[in-house]
Amino acid sequence: MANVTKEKWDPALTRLLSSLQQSSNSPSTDEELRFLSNLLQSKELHALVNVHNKIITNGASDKFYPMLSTSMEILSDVLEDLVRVPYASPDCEELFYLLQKPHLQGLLYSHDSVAQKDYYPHLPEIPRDNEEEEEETVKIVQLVKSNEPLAGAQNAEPIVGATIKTDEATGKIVIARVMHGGAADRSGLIHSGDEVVEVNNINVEGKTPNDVLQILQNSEGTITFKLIPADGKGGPRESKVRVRAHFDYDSSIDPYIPCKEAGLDFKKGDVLHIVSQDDAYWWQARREGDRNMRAGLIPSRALQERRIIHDRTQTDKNEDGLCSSTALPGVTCRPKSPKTKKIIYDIAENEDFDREQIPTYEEVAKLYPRPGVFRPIVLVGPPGVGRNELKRRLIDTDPGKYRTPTPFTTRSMKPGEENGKEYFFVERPDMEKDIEAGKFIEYGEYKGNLYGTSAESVKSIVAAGKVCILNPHYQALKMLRVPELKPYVIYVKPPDLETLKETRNAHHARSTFDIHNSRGFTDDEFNDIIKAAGRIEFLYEHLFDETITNTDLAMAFSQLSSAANRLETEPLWVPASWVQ
Ligand SMILES: Nc1ncnc2c1ncn2[C@@H]1O[C@H](COP(=O)(O)OP(=O)(O)OP(=O)(O)O)[C@@H](O)[C@H]1O
Repeated sequence: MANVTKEKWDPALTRLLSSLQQSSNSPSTDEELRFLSNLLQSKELHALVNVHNKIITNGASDKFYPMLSTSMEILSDVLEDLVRVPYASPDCEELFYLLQKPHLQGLLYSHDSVAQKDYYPHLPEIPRDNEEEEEETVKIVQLVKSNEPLAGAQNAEPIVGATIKTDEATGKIVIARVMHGGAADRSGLIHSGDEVVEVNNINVEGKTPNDVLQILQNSEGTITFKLIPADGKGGPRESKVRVRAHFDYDSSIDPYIPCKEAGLDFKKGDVLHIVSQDDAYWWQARREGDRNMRAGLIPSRALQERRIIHDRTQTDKNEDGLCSSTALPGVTCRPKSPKTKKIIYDIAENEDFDREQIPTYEEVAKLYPRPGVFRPIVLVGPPGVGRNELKRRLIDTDPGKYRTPTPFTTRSMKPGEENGKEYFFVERPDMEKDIEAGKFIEYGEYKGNLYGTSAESVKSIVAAGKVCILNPHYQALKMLRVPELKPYVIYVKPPDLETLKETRNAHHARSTFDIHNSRGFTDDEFNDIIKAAGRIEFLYEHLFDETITNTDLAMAFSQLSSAANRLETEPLWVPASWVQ
């Protein structure tokens, strides 16, 4: 006890020291005993033990005990409850506003991190001297073999949640990839790049991945790996990115996926949680809300973009200009029949060949509804499909709540018309100036007069606390789908041609291609609806939040009502940039 006074000495250290002094007949050398004795009496160790004891004592005190560690979950539950309150009091509204403040959410997030002790620092590697560097550290990891069926397994991934390969440079068997949430990942001990030395005491030197797979398949229960850790690993960090997929993916028919069993299939519109983007070509993801913890491989944005560009180039090579049913569904080389229909909101036709965008994944985030602030509902679809009818029916349910923007026109007012009722009547130069300044979400010319809808009129309906519903030309989508307006886009889709004809004829539907709506649809017009639908889907499908197939009018309307209700009550996925 040379260095410290006895009364401050930790009892555990005292006991250790006296048992060390009594173990004179131990096999250790004098030098080792002296080293241990000095260490146990050193000031540094004493200080460390003191700090440790203080933390333990304070940690045990009620004063520092967190009441809960999930305040963020409670916050989101409260937000969801608040949005369901039909007529929120000012207190509720204020609470709703406060709970969405980033600072408050940041505070609660930090609180939960501390309460969950999620704060251990990532210490830098301890520098090792040369002698140690030459030694190879070996780790022994035991995993319980997965119960998943192995039929058809070409790879170790279904067995232990990791894939293996032969390292090209060294010829050794290494861990190629660790799947998020799989057995290897959950162990936290296996990382990509680790060299596999033994599996169940069998040396794998000189063996192929298939040989190792055989060993794994023949093993029962626990599998023991002897591994040499890769340099500079740290394991992939889980990201919080959510994306909406704009294409279908079926890993079983993807010839390039490095491991078919590890693929994650998804459908257009699915929201995916991207857990790792470490690999430039293969991301790891889970389907949002999927309880299956294991992540799967999906093509990265870069890879998918390349594929789409490649496919398009191939298609363009094989096709003659735009007259390609593969390139652009619904467009054929038939000469255009003369149209009798009024064309009011039709911006130049060629503008809709907008194939610049390559829809792969869109980053999304949840938008919570705010009491009294309603997202505009936008109905897009081919002319004649029934958007006006659906809009009119929704407005009829509550004309005080649902409003459609009043269009602007440069034509002169007719007797009986009121400015601001049917139209806002404006002078042509003024309207042209506003069109030039991008203030109109859509506009067009008919019989020498301009007609159009301004973004401002949509905003003013939202600002008045009403639900704006509009059915613009589909080309207006680009102007409408912006953070200031946050529209909910519903695509009104026609049923197949035969059903379209049957339902419309049975209900004596009026053709919107006829200026007076005085007759039914002709066969050519039904065909045009189907073709326009194909074109709209091809160009704009990635911008739709929902699709309503307008077969039976009552059912289509009921789907529209539920969508309107959901918008007011449920948090929904929107482009991430709208939420920041
Ligand atoms: N599901 C349906 N079954 C039968 N008739 C329908 C159905 N949906 C709409 N209609 C009828 O079809 C006709 C055209 O509908 P509507 O005017 O709503 O088309 P629209 O999509 O607004 O067309 P446009 O954009 O050219 O004005 C109307 O007579 C309407 O009542």
